[in-house]
Amino acid sequence: LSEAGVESQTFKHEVVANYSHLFWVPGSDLALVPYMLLAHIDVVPADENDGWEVPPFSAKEIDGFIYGRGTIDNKQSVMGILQALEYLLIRGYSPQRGFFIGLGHDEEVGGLQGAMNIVRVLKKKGVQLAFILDEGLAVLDGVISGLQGPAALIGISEKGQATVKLSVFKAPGHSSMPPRESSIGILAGAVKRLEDNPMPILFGEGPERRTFEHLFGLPIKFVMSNMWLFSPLIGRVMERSPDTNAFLRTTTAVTMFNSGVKVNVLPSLAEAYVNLRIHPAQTVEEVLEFIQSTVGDERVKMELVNGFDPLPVSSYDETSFGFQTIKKTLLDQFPQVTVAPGVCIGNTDSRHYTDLAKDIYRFAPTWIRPGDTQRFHGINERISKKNYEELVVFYFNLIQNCDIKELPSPHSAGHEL
Ligand SMILES: CC/C=C\C/C=C\C/C=C\C/C=C\C/C=C\C/C=C\CCC(=O)O
Ligand SMILES: N[C@@H](Cc1ccccc1)C(=O)O
Ligand SMILES: [Zn+2]
Ligand SMILES: [Zn+2]
Repeated sequence: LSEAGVESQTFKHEVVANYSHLFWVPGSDLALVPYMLLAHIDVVPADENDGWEVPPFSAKEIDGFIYGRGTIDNKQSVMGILQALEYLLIRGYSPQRGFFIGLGHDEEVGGLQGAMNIVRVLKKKGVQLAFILDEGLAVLDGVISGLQGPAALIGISEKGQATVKLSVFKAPGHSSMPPRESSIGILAGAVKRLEDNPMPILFGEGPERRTFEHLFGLPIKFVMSNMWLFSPLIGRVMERSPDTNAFLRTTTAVTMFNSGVKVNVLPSLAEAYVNLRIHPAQTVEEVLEFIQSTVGDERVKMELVNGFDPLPVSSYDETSFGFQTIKKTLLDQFPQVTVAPGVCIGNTDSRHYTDLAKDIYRFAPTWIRPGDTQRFHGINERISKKNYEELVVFYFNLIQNCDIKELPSPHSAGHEL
């Protein structure tokens, strides 16, 4: 690919913000509204000394698994989409419905260059999209307790986020004459109170309620009228594990803590950063109020570094073109999975695209089994070769299914909406 991009008969490619990629594959039927596939090419750092079984950028294979940073976040989709496109073009395929592919280069630090500039380019062209499919949720196999069989959770929304800086200032001085409380001690107390008092369980107050109705087939009315019974029960089980806890509430993570420069100098400033992932039933404002009252100490100053509310909920009913096309593609390939809408607990580039599409889905058919959730941003990130091939096939089929004008008919019994 040249720096300026590639121009061919079948597709257009341009480099955006120096490192991101935008592809356009025109469709023959101009009446069909295009859609867009997203993925990101950047990764979080990886240090071999953290306990990796192979060098994290070696892509070494062990027992049918490819190990390496990015294998499930998000190279599997980058390569899956591109390889599917390549196979389609080799076969002389030309779509009826046009589509874009956006590959961001700075998702893991917010997408402010890649995603935001791709959006700018598309807006300038006046593009509107039928739907967007980005990274996010996955096929969970044996991960949801009480559920028989694998579940494909399609993210129809994603949690909000707030980064809050807490700081305590005290006059510096000689460590031989310390006050009873230091800036570090005061801040440590505040941080401890935040960890000891998690945000309330809001399970059932947001779209995650639909996840359970779909998965367990409970009649909506029954669950709704018995939420008082189910919610505390499910909540107590789910909050025991960090991955399931993330679906229940706004999570509080203390991620940075800094103070002090010399062993014999009382530190003037102590600072901590708290990263919160906001449940769909809460707002940034409510989260700030909660932190203020939990910290409960006027000496601890609070500053919102940045934040955004939970994202809008995309459609997932029988008339939803994007959701139903993704679902059909999934069920044709994996008839054993139960498909359900879900809330994506991490943030994605797609949150910058809300002006371009009403319906945004966050999903790839990456199979997640017990123990795999720690591999995201963790050690020994891996994907099986079989699953990678399945991803290529999924995108290959999805692109072709988007040419179907009629909505797919409800699938075989057991998979009704
Ligand atoms: C209601 C669901 C109940 C139980 C689910 C249990 C465990 C699921 C755990 C993890 C879900 C799978 C993958 C999502 C993890 C993070 C990825 C989300 C966005 C990626 C953003 C990024 O960092 O690039
Ligand atoms: N994927 C990242 C997105 C992000 C970037 C920068 C800050 C915060 C979040 C995450 O969810 O962690
Ligand atoms: Zn990612
Ligand atoms: Zn990530």
